[in-house]
Amino acid sequence: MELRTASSPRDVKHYTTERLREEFLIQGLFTADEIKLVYSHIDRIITGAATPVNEKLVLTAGEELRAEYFLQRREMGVINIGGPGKINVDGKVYAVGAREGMYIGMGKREVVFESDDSADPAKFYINSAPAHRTCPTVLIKREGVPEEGTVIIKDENKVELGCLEESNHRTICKYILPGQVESCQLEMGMTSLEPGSVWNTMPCHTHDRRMEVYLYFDMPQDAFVMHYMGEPNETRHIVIRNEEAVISPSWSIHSGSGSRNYTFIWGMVGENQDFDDMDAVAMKDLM
Ligand SMILES: O=C[C@H](O)[C@@H](O)CC(=O)C(=O)O
Ligand SMILES: [Zn+2]
Repeated sequence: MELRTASSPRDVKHYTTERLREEFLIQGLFTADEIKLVYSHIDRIITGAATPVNEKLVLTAGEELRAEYFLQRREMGVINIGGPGKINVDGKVYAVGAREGMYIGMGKREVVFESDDSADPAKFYINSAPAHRTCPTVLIKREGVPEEGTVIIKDENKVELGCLEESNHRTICKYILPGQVESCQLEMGMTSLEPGSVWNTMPCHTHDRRMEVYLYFDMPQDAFVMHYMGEPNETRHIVIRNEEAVISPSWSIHSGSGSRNYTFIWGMVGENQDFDDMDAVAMKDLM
């Protein structure tokens, strides 16, 4: 597990490109037959990925957590951005299709990732945060009929925003949030941009109560997103390629404009779980 510390906005404004990338950009997440994990001191979020191709991959606590098992004092959200796969949680097998997800609650001892077809492997993207109680473990689907252990994302949690004229026509699909999938602090969702739209989270915001991590994907190799961060009057950019993630501190805006449309997963942890608790930044105030 790689460890990253927290950083102050007063320091970050002096960072070079290299230093910014070292601190906030997460590369190489989806490596065949490996589980990659990055532990941040910011709200102690763990960002990671499990990419089982020819092998089953078992999640372990590693040295860093000083725990018996990964979810002993943690909760996690998973979204599969690859082909169909399976997650075995304490002996119960969940079939997790493309763009489907899971919430796995505190106390689950064994989590094993597997792909259905090594020619089209699953790519399980992971966000995990400290937890203090056990919430139900569920499979999360965008469509279908709800059944025991499966939650279907509600229509009210698929929110269409923006317009082509402002190059920000997109749909925010909320996976893990109160009233749909209960958690201690973690919220997760996926935002998809329409062809011709390139801007996410614009107009932008900060939310001092919560930090956020973004995973950008659905881009050809030569495409990129200019991810914007920093205080609203002191912005910086990080060039992000397909399937790379970025850590966004609470004091920072988090927005991006791509060389074409793309999809991203956002995960938030921190003080409250009110999705709309944002401090909007007026367009005229961005610098
Ligand atoms: O606090 C919320 C997060 O920034 C994202 O959900 C915003 C987003 O996906 C978008 O506007 O495109
Ligand atoms: Zn946000």
